[in-house]
Amino acid sequence: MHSSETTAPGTTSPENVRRVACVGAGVIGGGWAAHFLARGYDVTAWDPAPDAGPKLRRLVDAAWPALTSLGLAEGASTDRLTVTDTLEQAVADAQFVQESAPEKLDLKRDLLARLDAATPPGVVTASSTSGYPMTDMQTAAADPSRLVVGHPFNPPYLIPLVEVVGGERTDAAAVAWASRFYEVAGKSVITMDHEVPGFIANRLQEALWREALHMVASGEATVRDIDLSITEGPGLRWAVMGPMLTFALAGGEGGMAHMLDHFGPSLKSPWTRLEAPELDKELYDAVVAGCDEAADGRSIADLVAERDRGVIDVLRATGRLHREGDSR
Ligand SMILES: NC(=O)C1=CN([C@@H]2O[C@H](COP(=O)(O)OP(=O)(O)OC[C@H]3O[C@@H](n4cnc5c(N)ncnc54)[C@H](O)[C@@H]3O)[C@@H](O)[C@H]2O)C=CC1
Ligand SMILES: C[N+](C)(C)CC(=O)CC(=O)[O-]
Repeated sequence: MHSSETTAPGTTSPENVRRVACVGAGVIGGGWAAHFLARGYDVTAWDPAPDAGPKLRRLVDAAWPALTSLGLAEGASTDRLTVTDTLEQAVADAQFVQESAPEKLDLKRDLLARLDAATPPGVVTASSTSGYPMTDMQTAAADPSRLVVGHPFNPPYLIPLVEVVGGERTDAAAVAWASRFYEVAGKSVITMDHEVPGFIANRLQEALWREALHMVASGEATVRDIDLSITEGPGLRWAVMGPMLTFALAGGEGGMAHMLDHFGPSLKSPWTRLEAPELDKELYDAVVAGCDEAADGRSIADLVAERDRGVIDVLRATGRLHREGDSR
């Protein structure tokens, strides 16, 4: 990423943003619009589809009851949504732009260049792309320094995570500005220093999905088996603790170090169709130290109790655990 002290990203500080533009208003753009509206922003939206306006309003209306039950920001209203006739109108007064157009590289390149030309100087534009590196998308823009990736998860108004990363020609300050803005707007942010196709979470999801497709293709598992294996199994724990700390607890009091000594050699067994990394000392130490850091002072016993409470909460919230006194 290119760093410049002269380029001021955003004419407004992340805390003072009031107006956000959503360009592309399908599943994700509509979800973003609902999120920003619920957080009390004015939202302008543009989408070239002839029925885009009514479709977007239906999407926002469908999300609103859930957002209301979670708690709206002061002044939040669906009336603060304006659907414009042109892209230029949507971004003219925007203090942040979220692009959510179809996942086609040429389309994104042209659109980001058009957005750059129409958006006030310094305003940061984030792409919702599921995996294209910004370096490949920013090639046609006159000012690529303010273009970042802000990868959401469906639906963006409920799933907190956004992965933020710039391209080779993005100003590092624009990445920092976008990360801070998303935090202010109520998201959980991972800011990446390196461009990795698919970012972090999609690479993990795709690895799992690839294995699932292998098993379905070869008749080893049904689609139902695949889904049940996650929703009734590891998925319950992953809502509470990620795969690293979850596996650290598989090592009992010995934590991740014992887990690696005990089960590390099984990486070589043909459980996965992906190639396993070499479990050398460097990787071993990085994983053990990373788990210690993530535990942040919590003992194994603390983590076990936290995981158990969390799994019980998830089971209860999804209607799979019955309250005391229930007969079932
Ligand atoms: N669907 C998902 O679960 C997720 C999608 N994404 C990303 O979000 C972006 C949008 O995907 P979806 O909302 O799923 O697609 P979608 O097909 O639901 O919506 C795309 C919208 O873009 C509009 N559009 C077409 N050409 C356009 C242009 N030139 N300029 C602006 N808008 C244009 C379409 O009319 C449509 O309303 C993609 O980059 C995708 O990879 C990211 C996370 C999750
Ligand atoms: C299927 N997908 C690649 C578009 C998924 C995402 O990008 C994130 C999500 O919502 O899971």
